Amino acid sequence: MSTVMCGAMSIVLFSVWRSFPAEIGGLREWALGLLFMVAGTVLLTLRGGAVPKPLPVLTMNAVLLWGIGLSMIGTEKFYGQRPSWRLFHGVWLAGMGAMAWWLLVRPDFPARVAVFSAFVTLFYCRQVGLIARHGERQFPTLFFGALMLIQALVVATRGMLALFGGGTSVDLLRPGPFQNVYLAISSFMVLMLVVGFMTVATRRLQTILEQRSTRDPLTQVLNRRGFGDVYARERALMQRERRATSLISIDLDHFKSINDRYGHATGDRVLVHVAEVIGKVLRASDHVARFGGEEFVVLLPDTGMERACSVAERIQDVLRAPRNNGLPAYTASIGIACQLSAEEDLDGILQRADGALYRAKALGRDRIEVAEPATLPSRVALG
Ligand SMILES: Nc1nc2c(ncn2[C@@H]2O[C@H](COP(=O)(O)OP(=O)(O)OP(=O)(O)O)[C@@H](O)[C@H]2O)c(=O)[nH]1
Repeated sequence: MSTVMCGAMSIVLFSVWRSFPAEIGGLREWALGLLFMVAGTVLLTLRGGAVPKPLPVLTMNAVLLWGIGLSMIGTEKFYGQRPSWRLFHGVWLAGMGAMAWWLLVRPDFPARVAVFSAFVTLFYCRQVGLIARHGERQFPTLFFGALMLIQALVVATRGMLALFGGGTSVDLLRPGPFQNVYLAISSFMVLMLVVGFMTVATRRLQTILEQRSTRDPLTQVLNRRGFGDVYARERALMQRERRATSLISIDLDHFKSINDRYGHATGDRVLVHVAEVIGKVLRASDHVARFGGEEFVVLLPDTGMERACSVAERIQDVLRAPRNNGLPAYTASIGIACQLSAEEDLDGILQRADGALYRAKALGRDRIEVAEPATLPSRVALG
């Protein structure tokens, strides 16, 4: 029953692989790996059938080890690591060689179980290591890591029992307490592994979708929506801690002529460069966004007008600075507004910063203008 369910789950994983974004790696290998594991389990039941015994035994082990190895490759790809095909093929060949030796040349069942368990444990341990090193500290990852660890422990226990307890205690086709526990845990754990794959993949999908909806795809800085979210958080802090916040509005000068003269692709590279250099000037707690076209906005939490002006000057300097990356020279006009009260909202401070920016444009561009403070009821203004 659980084998049928695992087979069905591998179909689910295949459809997830086809419908999730390609940047979520490893789904195909997880689905294929699971399919091989299911096939291996089916072959286990044919072990003593009409076909000569050694052949189904070898095939079953080959298929099972291949499937578990593929799931390791899937986990490597999922965490953005280069797949270790050499380790995979090396372990598989060594495992099969050892199995053939202790099956055909010197038949020894406990030795076979021990060596097979050792290689499977190695595949699972590699995945535990990957999850510990590269996984996010979130529940889905911890759950996934715990499942892999339990798998590794269960298989390692079987290997140890084979070594020290003899063959009969670990022969899965004989009834016995360990066999019952092992088979129950293994089939349950394979199902749980699929749940593990699905939880980490779905969490990754959620992160990617959140990223896509809040980031500008060209420059990777926040878009208007992402900036709105960040501003809302900062405004709540401002309300609690009664601190000033500044906003800088930056617009490149005569950007249309850069596009017209050097082409749209060069215009795009200029925009990416602008986002990069602005980012380098800012503190980790500051935020930069692109509001479409050639307009960038910077939010400086816990910052009064004086520091905002010096940040704006530094931005202007780095944008003006000569560069050797083949990009044309350009300048920017800048408007700054400082918010002293949480009573003002994003539209309000943006309007004031944009007003200052338009003044900078009107006064000849390549300059910084400062907005008048907002006129608000005195009870909410900060000192
Ligand atoms: N390369 C590129 N160009 C863009 C993008 N978005 C908008 N633009 C271009 O940006 C230019 C903006 O032109 P304008 O609004 O006239 O502004 P400007 O030429 O910078 O003039 P001023 O702002 O008055 O100094 C237009 O030519 C748009 O096509 C983009 O993502 N990539």
